Amino acid sequence: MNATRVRHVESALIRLDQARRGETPNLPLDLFLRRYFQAHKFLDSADRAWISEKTYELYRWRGLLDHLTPQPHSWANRMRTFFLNDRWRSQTQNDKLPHNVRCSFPKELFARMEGSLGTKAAIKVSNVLNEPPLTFLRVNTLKISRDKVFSFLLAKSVAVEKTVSSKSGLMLSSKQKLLDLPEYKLGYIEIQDESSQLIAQQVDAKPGQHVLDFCAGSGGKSLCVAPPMLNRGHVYLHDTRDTKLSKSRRRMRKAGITNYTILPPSHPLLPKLRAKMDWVLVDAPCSQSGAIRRNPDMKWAYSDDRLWRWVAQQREIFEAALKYVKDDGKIVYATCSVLDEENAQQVRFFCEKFGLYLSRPPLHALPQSRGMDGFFCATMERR
Ligand SMILES: C[S@@+](CC[C@H](N)C(=O)[O-])C[C@H]1O[C@@H](n2cnc3c(N)ncnc32)[C@H](O)[C@@H]1O
Repeated sequence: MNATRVRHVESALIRLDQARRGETPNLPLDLFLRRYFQAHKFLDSADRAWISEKTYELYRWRGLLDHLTPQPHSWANRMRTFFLNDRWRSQTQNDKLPHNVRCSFPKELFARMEGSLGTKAAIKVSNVLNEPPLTFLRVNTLKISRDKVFSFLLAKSVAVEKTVSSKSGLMLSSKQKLLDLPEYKLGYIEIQDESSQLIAQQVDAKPGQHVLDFCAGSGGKSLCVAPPMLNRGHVYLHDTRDTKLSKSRRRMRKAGITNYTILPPSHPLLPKLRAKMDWVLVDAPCSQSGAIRRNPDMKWAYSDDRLWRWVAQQREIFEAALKYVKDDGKIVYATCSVLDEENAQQVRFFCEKFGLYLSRPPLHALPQSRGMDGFFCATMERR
């Protein structure tokens, strides 16, 4: 084993803990690692890949490693258990251990998953969430067809498959460097999980219609909603975070989308859009419990208190967003959570409180092994 790489894994883990205890308590692991590698430019791509992989794995298995590691539970001690040999892995099958321990999940989160899915499914889902994630692409159909990109990538010996559920998706079977591909630079493809594509595809906006992406973030869903509108009608992107919205502007432009407007909260156009939208999408902040594979550190930040705060925030956001839906318009509520509290229970609450009904049965996908993340999505309209 390469001692320098091991030292970097430990140093990265310790520095991330320090950063989170300091000014950036919610710093995600992927962003932290990107910055870590920028500050350590001498590490080559093989070093980076190895350090990333091990850092992610240590976060994934932190709970089980703590169970098997003598106190104190420092990263150095956990790493000793992890790297010494592979014996700790056999404990993932030890059914004498509490389920959450062998699945390496915090007790509170596992109990919530059990409450929503039942014990057997909660174990299965936890195990899937402990796998490394795959990369999915979305083809920008305003610029090119999925078939063409598929053939280009195959010709470049990229191991790629077409996604079954999303009409514009591709799945990469192994890690690939995408940022240098001309197809990426030209805005033909973007990285986007299939689950995220399916949420956006629930907004079935036709050319000429008006859509408000109320929690647009950096525009992931709008980028997918807009192409079938063929630049006719309008997509409005709103979010409370300006930094994310600026990123969305760059992405929409690169994608060749022209019928959009960015609306930060104080924008004077916002009040004028009330009751005018054919579609409003609420891609709500949530526990992200269906997407833990991408940031396994998130599971250790979970608490029921945080869950209740998300639930309250989702209700507030939904109520604010609903004001923009026209009488015969539709509102799509989505999360990347597998918890009923954020999904089916919320939809029941929305329907009762606001006199809505489900336009079609909600989509509720659990995370799939070598497949998409878990998500929930419900389309509602007024009675
Ligand atoms: C799940 S993320 C959205 C991701 C985005 N739709 C995408 O596909 O890239 C949730 C977003 O809700 C935003 N948000 C939080 N509170 C909000 C509020 N009161 N009104 C609108 N957006 C809000 C957050 O800033 C965050 O960007």
